[in-house]
Amino acid sequence: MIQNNLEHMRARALALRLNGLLEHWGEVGAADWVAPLIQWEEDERARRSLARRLRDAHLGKFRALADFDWTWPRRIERAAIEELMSLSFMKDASNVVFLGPNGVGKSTLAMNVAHQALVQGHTVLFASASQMLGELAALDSDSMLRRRLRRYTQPEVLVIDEVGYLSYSNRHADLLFELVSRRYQNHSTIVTTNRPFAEWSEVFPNAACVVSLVDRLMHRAEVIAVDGESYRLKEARERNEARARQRGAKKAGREGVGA
Ligand SMILES: Nc1ncnc2c1ncn2[C@@H]1O[C@H](COP(=O)(O)OP(=O)(O)OP(=O)(O)O)[C@@H](O)[C@H]1O
Repeated sequence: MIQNNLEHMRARALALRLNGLLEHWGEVGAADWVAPLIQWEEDERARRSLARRLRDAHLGKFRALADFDWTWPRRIERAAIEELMSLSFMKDASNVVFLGPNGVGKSTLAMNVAHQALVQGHTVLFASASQMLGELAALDSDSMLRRRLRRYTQPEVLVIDEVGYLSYSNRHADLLFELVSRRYQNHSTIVTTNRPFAEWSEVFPNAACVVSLVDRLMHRAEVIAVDGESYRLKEARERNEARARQRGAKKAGREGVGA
C-alpha cells in the first residue's frame, strides 16, 4: 500500500518534471512534506494553465447557465444543452450548431459550453464569423495565412459566432471551408447561426464549396434549435417599464408635496 502510494507520487513528480526532487527520491521520497509539495505544484500549474487558456480563448463576459431563464424561450432543449456541458461531443470531435433567431441566447449557451471545456483543461478560441473571416481574407501572404489558419485550427474547441448575419464573398466561403476541413474529425467546432443550413447558399452566394462545407460541418453535429422572442428586447422593455414607474412615482411624490 505504502509502496503503491510512493510509486504514484513518483509518477506525479515525473509528470511535473520535478527533476531535482526525483534525483534525491531515494532519500526523501517517503518524507511527510513530499505529498503536499507535489499537490501545491499541481494546483498552481493547473491554476496558471486555466488563466492562460482563459486569456487566449477571448470568451469575454457572458451570463452563466445558472442564471439562464429556461422559461423564456418558446422552444429549447434543456436536457440536450445540459448534456453538452458533459463535453461528450468532444470525444469524437463532433460539432455543435446553435440555431435560432436574434437574442434567444445562442452565443450565451455556446460560451457556457466553451467555458466548461476550458475548466476541464481544453484549449478554446471564440471568434465572431465576420471578424475571423475578414481578418483571414485581409492576409495577402500565403505564409501569414497558413500561420493564422493554424491559430483557428489548433484549439480543441473553436466557437464561430454569428454565421449568417452578413453575407460573405467567395473568398470568405473558401476560407471557412478550409478551416472546417482542417478541423474535421480532429477537433470540435461550435457554430451559432440564425440561418438554417438550407439557407447557407444565401449567406455565401455563388460559393461552390457551400455544399461540401455544410456536409463536413453536419457529418457529426448536434443541432440545438432555440426559438422565441429576443431576451434583449425583453430586458429593454423591462428597463423602460421600470423607468416609467420611477417617473410616475416621482411625479406623484411632487404632486403629493404640493397638495
Ligand atoms: N433565456 C435567457 N435567460 C437569461 N438571459 C438570456 C436568455 N437568453 C438570452 N439572454 C441574454 O440576452 C442577451 C443576448 O443573448 P445572446 O447574445 O446569447 O443571444 P443570441 O441568440 O446569440 O443573439 P444574436 O443572434 O442576436 O447574437 C445576452 O445578454 C444573454 O445573456
